[in-house]
Amino acid sequence: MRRSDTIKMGVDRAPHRSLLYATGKVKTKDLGKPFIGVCNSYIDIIPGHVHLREFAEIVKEAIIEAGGIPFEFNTIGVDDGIAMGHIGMRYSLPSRELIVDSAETVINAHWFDGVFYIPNCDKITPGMLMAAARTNVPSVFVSGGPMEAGTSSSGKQLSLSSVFEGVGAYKSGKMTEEEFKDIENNACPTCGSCSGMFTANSMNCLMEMLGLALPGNGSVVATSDKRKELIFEAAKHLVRMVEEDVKPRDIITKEAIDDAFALDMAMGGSTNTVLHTLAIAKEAGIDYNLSEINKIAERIPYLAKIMPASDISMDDINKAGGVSAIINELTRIPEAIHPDRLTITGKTMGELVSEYKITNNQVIRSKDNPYSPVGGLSILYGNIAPEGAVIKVGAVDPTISVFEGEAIVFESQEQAQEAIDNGAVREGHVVIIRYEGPKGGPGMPEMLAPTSAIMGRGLGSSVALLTDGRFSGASRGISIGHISPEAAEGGPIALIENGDTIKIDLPNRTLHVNLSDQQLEERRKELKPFEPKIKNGWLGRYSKLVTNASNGGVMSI
Ligand SMILES: CC(C)(O)[C@@H](O)C(=O)O
Ligand SMILES: [Mg+2]
Repeated sequence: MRRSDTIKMGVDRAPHRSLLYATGKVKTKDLGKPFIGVCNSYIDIIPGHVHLREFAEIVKEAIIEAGGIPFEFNTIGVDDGIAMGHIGMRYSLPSRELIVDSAETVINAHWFDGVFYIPNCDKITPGMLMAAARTNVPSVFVSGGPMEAGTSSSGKQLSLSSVFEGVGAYKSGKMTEEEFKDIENNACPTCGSCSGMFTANSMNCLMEMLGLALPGNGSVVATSDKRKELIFEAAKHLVRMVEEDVKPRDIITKEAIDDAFALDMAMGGSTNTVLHTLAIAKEAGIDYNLSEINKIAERIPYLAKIMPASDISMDDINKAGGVSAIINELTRIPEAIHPDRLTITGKTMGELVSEYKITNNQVIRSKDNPYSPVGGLSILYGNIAPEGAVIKVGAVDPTISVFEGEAIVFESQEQAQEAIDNGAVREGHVVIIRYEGPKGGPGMPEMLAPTSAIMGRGLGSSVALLTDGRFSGASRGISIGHISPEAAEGGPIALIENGDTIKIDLPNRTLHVNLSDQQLEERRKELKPFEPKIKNGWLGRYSKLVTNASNGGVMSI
C-alpha cells in the first residue's frame, strides 16, 4: 500500500480520482504509480531561483522517466541580499518556518509517496530539509547551484561580498567611484546562489554531506549542463527509495548531523548553518547540543578557504574536486567522520565519495597541510553567552587569538550602522548590537552591512562586533553572533554598558565581560521588561513563539 493510495484507491475516492484526472496529469493506468511531489522554489526576484521554472520541468520529465507521476508546488522565498539592511531582513529567518509549514501542508494533505526538493538560497534550503525531516517521506534534493564568480575590469575575482565591502570602502574614501561601480556591475554575472561560501552554498554543500543530495550538488555551477545529469540520477534514486521505503530519518541520523558540522569545519561554512542544522536535527527527532560542535571543530582541519575568507569561489572548489573530494579527504583521518552512513544512492557515504580526489592542492588543501588544524567555526561560551555564541574563526585575521576591547552599545542594527558610518566606532571598540535576536529583532536579522562597513573601513582586525542577531555567510572579521540567551529574553548581553571591558579568547572559545555575577545581578534589577517591537501580523506571532538561537531559532508549539 502506498501513501498516495489514501487519495486514489477504493470507491470512496472516486471524487478524488475525478479531480486528479482533471489535472490532466493522471490517467486510470497511472493510479498504481508513485505520486511524487516536486517542491520547487521558483521566484524571479532571487537570482538563485530565477532559473528554477525550467529546472522543475526537467525534474518532472526525469520523474516520469523513472516511473513516477510528478506534481509541482512552490514555496515562498526571500532574497537575503535584497532584504538586507531594512525591515525586509526581519522576514528572512521567519520565512524558513513558513517554508517548512507550507511544504508539510502540501505533502501531507495530498499524501505524496516521495518528494523531489529544489532549493537554493538561504532559508529555502534549510526550510526544505526541515520539511523532509518532519514529514519523513522519501526525499531527494537537487539545488539550483552556485552563481559563477564575477571578474572586475582589473581581473580580480568578485562575489556579492565584494560589493557589500565596497560600500564601506567607498563611503570612507578608500575606493574610487569608478572602482565601486565596476564591482557593482560585475560581481554577480549569472543566475545561481552567490559564488562564495555564503549561507546558500554552505547549506547546499552540507546537504551532500548529509547524504540527501548527490556529489556535485553544492559546487556544480547553476549554468552547467551537469545539473541535468544530477536531476535524472536523483529522480531514479527517489523512485527506488519510495519502493524500498527509505526515509529521510534513515539518513539524517545523529552521525549525519555530526558529519554535516564536520564539513562546515573543513570548508568554513556560514555561521547560519549552526542555526539551521540544529533546527534540522530537531525536526529529525535528534537531541543535539550546541557544545558538540566544538568537539568536532577540534578534530577537523580547515581544508578549503573560500570567499569571503579568500578569493576562491565555489566554481574553483568544483574544479579542484568538489565537496566529495573534501569528504573523501576527511575519511582519511581516523574517526573524523562516519563513512558508513546511508545516502540516497543506497551506497554508504564512504563508498559514494571514494572515487573523488583533490585535483588542486592550492584550492583544497590535503589533511596533512591544512589552513588550520582545527575547524573554521567555533562556539564561544562565557558570562555574556551562557548558552553559547557563534563565530566564523576561519574568516578572522589569523594573527588574532585574544581580543580585549571597550564595549560600545547599540539597541539596534540601524543605530550601530550610523555610528560605524560616522566614525564613532574606533579601534579597540567591541560593538554590541542587541535586541536583534529571533524574538527581539524580531526575526534575527543578518548584519552584513555593519560587518562589511567595519571591514571596508580597514577596522577588521581592530574592532569586534557582538550580537544576538546573526550574520551573512559573507560576513568576516571578529564577528560573534547568535548570543544566547538573547537580550529580549533577559540574556546578559542586555546588561552590558558602554565602557565595559570585553574579552574574546578564541583558542579557549570564551567570551566575557569584566563583571562579577553579583555586578550582573545588580544591573539585572534595573533591566526593563522587553516590549516587542512588532505586535501584529506574522512577525508579531513569530516574536511570541520563537526560541533562541541555541535552539536553532525554531518556533515552540
Ligand atoms: C546575501 C547572502 C550573501 O546570501 C547572505 O544572506 C548569506 O547569508 O550568506
Ligand atoms: Mg543569508
